[in-house]
Amino acid sequence: MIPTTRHPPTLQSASTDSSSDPNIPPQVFSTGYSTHPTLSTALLEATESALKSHPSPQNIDLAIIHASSLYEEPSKIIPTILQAIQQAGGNVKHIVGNTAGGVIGARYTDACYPVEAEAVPALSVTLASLPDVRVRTFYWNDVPEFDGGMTRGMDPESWKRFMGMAGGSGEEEEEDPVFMIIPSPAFQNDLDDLLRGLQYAFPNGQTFGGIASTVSSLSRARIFAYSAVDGSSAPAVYGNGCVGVAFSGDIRVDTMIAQGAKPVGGVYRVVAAGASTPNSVADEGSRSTISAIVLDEAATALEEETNEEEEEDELESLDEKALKRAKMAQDYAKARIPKPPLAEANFLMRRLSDDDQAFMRRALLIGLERGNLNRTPNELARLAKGEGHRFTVRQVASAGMKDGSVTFPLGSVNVEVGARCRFFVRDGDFAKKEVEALWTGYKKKELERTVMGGGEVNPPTGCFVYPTLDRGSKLFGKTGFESSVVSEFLPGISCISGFFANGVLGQLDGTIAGNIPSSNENMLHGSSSQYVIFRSKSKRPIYSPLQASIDAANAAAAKAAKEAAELELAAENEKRSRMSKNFAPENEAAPRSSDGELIVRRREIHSGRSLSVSTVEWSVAEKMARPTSALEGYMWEKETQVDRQRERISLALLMSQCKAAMADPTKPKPRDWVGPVKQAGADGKFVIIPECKRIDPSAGSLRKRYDIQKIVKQLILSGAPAISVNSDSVLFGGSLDDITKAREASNAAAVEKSLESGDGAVSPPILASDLLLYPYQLYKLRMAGADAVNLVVGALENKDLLYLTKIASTISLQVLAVCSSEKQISMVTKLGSGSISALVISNRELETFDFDSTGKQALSLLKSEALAAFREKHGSDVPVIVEGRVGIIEDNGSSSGYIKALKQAGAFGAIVGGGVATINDDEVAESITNWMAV
Ligand SMILES: O=C(O)c1ccccc1NCC(=O)[C@H](O)[C@H](O)COP(=O)(O)O
Repeated sequence: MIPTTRHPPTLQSASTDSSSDPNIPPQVFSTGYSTHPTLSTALLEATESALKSHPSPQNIDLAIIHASSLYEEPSKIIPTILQAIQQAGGNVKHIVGNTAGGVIGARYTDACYPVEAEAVPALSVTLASLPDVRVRTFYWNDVPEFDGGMTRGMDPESWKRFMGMAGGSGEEEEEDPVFMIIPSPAFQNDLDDLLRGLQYAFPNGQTFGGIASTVSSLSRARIFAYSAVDGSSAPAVYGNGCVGVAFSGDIRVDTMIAQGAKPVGGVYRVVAAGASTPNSVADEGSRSTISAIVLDEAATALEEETNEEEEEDELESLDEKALKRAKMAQDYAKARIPKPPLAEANFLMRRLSDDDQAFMRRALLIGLERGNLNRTPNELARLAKGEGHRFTVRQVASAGMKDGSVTFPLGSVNVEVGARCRFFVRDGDFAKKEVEALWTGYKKKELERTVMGGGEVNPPTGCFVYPTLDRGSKLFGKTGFESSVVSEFLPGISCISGFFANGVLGQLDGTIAGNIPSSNENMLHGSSSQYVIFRSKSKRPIYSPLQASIDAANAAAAKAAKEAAELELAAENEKRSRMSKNFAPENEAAPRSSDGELIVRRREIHSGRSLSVSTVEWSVAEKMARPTSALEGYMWEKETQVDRQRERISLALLMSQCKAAMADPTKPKPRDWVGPVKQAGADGKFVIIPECKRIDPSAGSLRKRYDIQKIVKQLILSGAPAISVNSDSVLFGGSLDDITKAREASNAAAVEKSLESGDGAVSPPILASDLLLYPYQLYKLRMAGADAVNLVVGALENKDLLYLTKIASTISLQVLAVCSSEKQISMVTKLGSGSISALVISNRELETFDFDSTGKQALSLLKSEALAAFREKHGSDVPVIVEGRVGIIEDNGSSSGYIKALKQAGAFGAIVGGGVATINDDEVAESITNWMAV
């Protein structure tokens, strides 16, 4: 039966520590399990599942396999795992494992969901990548007898040598390694010596592990090991001995053990202790028999007091409480006389519940008090505070029927006269509370470490759980209890695995209760559960499969969005470049008048249609007519576009909306565009007016992402006194909305600037750059929030130029006249003084709509007689600004060189589009400053 377990209610954020260097590889524990009845299929399923939540299968330092003893042919386990990992492109350095009577494994989906599979075919595979950790695997057999030290020549160095852990050949010897031990059941006789020897050789080291087990016959128990390091690469399966793993370096392990035993009766003192047999060496080191105990009244009273406080509410009346106290006093009166422990046990047993009595008849458990304890006498309260256990519980091996003495297994304990002790019974309900109290205490200690350490303790990366075979459903009445507690207390963890063992190994309180190291010896614990929590010592990033899958999904979505945007942009570019190419027929020069000016015709003349005709007639007419230049084609497209807009909102309605907006104080008002520009150039600076445009018909898209608000903000914070925004959608990919957004961004940037400087800051005004042929367009731009517009003079007749400037003035839009020839400058000169706010000299070649990439067009126009005449009529107060490749065209090897030449030729400033769009974001401010300072 595969049990269902409680699922974690919440998921802690065990994400990769973003503050750490992403180049540092994380510590990873991943796990998978299978309950398939066929060994090879189960191994493949479990490995595949473990690999799914592992980011780097190429770097697996250790694989740990626990497989049910019900599977035949355990010798196939290591070769199958090796093959499965290699097939997935991975590599594993060490493998250890064992057979078991029950297996704990987990699958990771959005969290780690553990299962405990008891006495059924099941196996778990755990894969660990441990950067900066030295991992070594061992097989030990025939362990030297531990005699307490030097007497037989086994000093710490000798033990290290025996264990294969001695330094040498230049290797540094580790002082605090962590040992994982998986002995076979046949190794039990050597185990005590090995555990003591390990602790003797490495007093600061730690040990954890469990004895291999089986579902039924112990003779089927196997342990196995493989190492691709140090040349010993043959997989080995053993029926005896012990496999081990030593970890040292960037790894930290917390261990704790739940004893599952409830104290019963009072607290006693040992008054007589001795050797287990009369003939054994009765020195201090071999006393394993308790001959007499006496009630420790003070300790018992304190214990009862604490317990009473907790039980107070459970007892209904004062009478009940008084009765209980009286009965206890009566019981304990007899215990004040020293007695053999068996006699006291018999007496106590009669006062216990039926279940506890039944247990005590089967097994006698005695807990010996550990030294230097804190004062919390109640066992569960101690554990919940993280103070560790008060008593180390041991099962009595034999009892003297004549003298009532009790004896522990030989060599397992050294009973001191005067030591405190208690009787214990196993109890499922208490065991549950103990597990929860232990984990509560652990979390409390972890919190304390965080606070004391002044920072977060590194999150755990994996947890191993080793209950003994008599726990699980037998003790708790249901399967999966312990592993589900782990997942509740460590909700972000990516690996929970383990097996049901024949006994667990290590220190009772591991690193948890560091206050009692003297009695925290390495020992074998029966009927217990061990929890082993891994983490890195350093601030190594923690791999979280959940975070990794979220990151991967986000990255895939971002990549898809980027690709789609790039495709869209490429299509746009292609469309626009095709459009402008189509406008300008190849190999055919555009018609020009005698003064060299392009002859452009308005579309209606050639289509022969009136504005009210149907769309069918429109398209027929447009196809028949072919533009003779890029500008002409562009104009026709623009006319068509405006006609369509007019069909949605008539000119009359638009005008009245515009009038209403002008009267509405809540609506944006036109700002002086040229004022701040002139102000910026007042001290002789060359004024740079950055231009935002999505696409340029001759240069293509200028930016990967066109976030107009972000761009405007950046330009303003870089010192731009005014901004030009291209709103044309035919060739430049712009929109009216870009004007509105740019205005908002300009206001926001001004507020930010003024907050920073403490001075009031003017929000830089917006010039709408577009091909304007009709007053209709002016109204639209005004409504969108434009402060000024440019008129491409080459596209306009004298009367249109006059008309448009007049309409612009009625709605307070300033006008910039864009000229790319002397003739066009002369047209502007004819306008009344004050009709335009600035003259723009352009490098644009209107026939092809390309730029003069030499920049000579603008330089020569600046020096032209037409410009001199313009200045004479309109005065030097009207700034002359250049546009087209400024910031890109170089003179004397630099963009500043060309700008200097423009300045020397009399230009006041320049509108710069591509020049600012194609440099790195962090260089924009510097470039603008440099150009302004030429
Ligand atoms: O010049 C035009 O005919 C024109 C028509 C419609 C919209 C804008 C127009 N002029 C501005 C530009 O062509 C450029 O965007 C501007 O000169 C900036 O050029 P650059 O610095 O080379 O990106």
